[in-house]
This record gives sequence, C-alpha cells and structure tokens, in this order.
Amino acid sequence: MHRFGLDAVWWLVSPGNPLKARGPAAMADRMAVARTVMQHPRVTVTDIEAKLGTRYTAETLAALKAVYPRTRFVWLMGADNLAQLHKWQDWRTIMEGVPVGVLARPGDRISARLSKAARVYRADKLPARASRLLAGAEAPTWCFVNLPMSTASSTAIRASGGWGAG
Ligand SMILES: Nc1ncnc2c1ncn2[C@@H]1O[C@H](COP(=O)(O)OP(=O)(O)OP(=O)(O)O)[C@@H](O)[C@H]1O
Ligand SMILES: O=C(O)c1ccc[n+]([C@@H]2O[C@H](COP(=O)([O-])O)[C@@H](O)[C@H]2O)c1
Repeated sequence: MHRFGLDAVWWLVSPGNPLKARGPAAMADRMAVARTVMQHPRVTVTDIEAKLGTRYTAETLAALKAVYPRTRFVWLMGADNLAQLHKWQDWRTIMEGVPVGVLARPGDRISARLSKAARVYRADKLPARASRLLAGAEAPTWCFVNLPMSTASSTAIRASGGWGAG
C-alpha cells in the first residue's frame, strides 16, 4: 500500500487459476487461512471473484469497475505473473484498463523484466522511485518494485501438506 500509494488492498482469493491444471483447496478453507495470516484494517480478504462468477482477470476487472464505478482499481501481482502476462486472456485490456503494480519475487525478476508485457509496455513503465504515483496514474502504467522477498509459493505449501502442516 505504501509503495504504490494505495488506500486499501483487496486480496482476491481465486476460484482457480485458469492456467493451472490442478485445482486449489476449497474456497472456504483458503478464505479462512488468508484471513488468519492477513489481519490489517485496510486489507480485505475477499471471495468476490467467485461471487462475480468471473475467472479471467480481464473479466474480473470489468465486473469490478461496473459494480464500483467510482473506485480506481490497481492490479497487484508477483513478478512471475508479469513474465506470463502475455498468456492471459485479453492481457492488453488489463494493461490498458488499470495501473499494474508488480512485486519482486525470487527467481522471477529477470524473466519479468524481459517479458513480452514489459517490452510491449516499455514506454508506460513508472520508475520504482516514483512508485507512490501508481495509484493515481492513468493506464497503461505499470511499476516494478523490489521489496524484501519471500520464497513462499503455493506449490511448496501444497507439497508440505498444506498450511499448518509443518
Ligand atoms: N513469494 C512471492 N513473492 C511475490 N509474489 C508472490 C509470491 N507468492 C505468490 N505471489 C503472488 O501472489 C499471487 C497469487 O499467487 P498464488 O497463490 O497463485 O501462488 P504461487 O505461489 O504463485 O503459485 P506457484 O507455486 O504455482 O508458483 C500471484 O500474483 C503471485 O505472483
Ligand atoms: O486472466 C487470466 O488469463 C489469468 C491467467 C493466469 C492467472 N490469472 C490470475 O492471476 C492470479 C494469480 O495467479 P497464479 O498464477 O499466481 O496462481 C489469480 O487471480 C489468477 O486467476 C489470470
């Protein structure tokens, strides 16, 4: 929130990533764990994607804008997803519809910087030193920030038997 100048964050617990073959754990379980690990007055853990009936991010953003016409949304994701973004449905609509904040992730900083999305939208990159301006920027604008990184991944959590197993 601080680095991108945001008022609040909505943590979208996904009904399931369209690109992943293996489905996630039950929605209610993931919502409960997310609410346990993230308790902050300006962070809302939400299952709104399931409620809206959307799965692709471009659809989710269109639906959110329709339901909340006065809210300025920013899409947040890890660097691994910038590296893959050009495979997402209507990915250019996402880039041109909302500012996009990208958070560094171990092993993905270089692939993200060299990605198709980074190349196509090279001119629209906000320098990290100006990241606070992202929330108020007009799309297409994206910003990559380096933060203290975490090696956590959902694959590793599943491999260890799930949250709380170890
Ligand atoms: N360690 C991390 N650092 C930065 N961003 C992360 C990290 N883990 C997850 N994210 C981001 O959080 C969002 C949700 O990730 P998700 O829960 O699907 O798990 P994942 O760890 O990316 O999955 P996988 O294990 O298959 O790589 C994505 O935008 C992803 O880029
Ligand atoms: O819209 C798409 O085509 C699309 C493709 C891959 C991932 N996403 C979304 O990106 C978010 C994080 O996905 P992931 O790959 O880190 O599990 C989640 O909300 C997914 O639904 C979206």
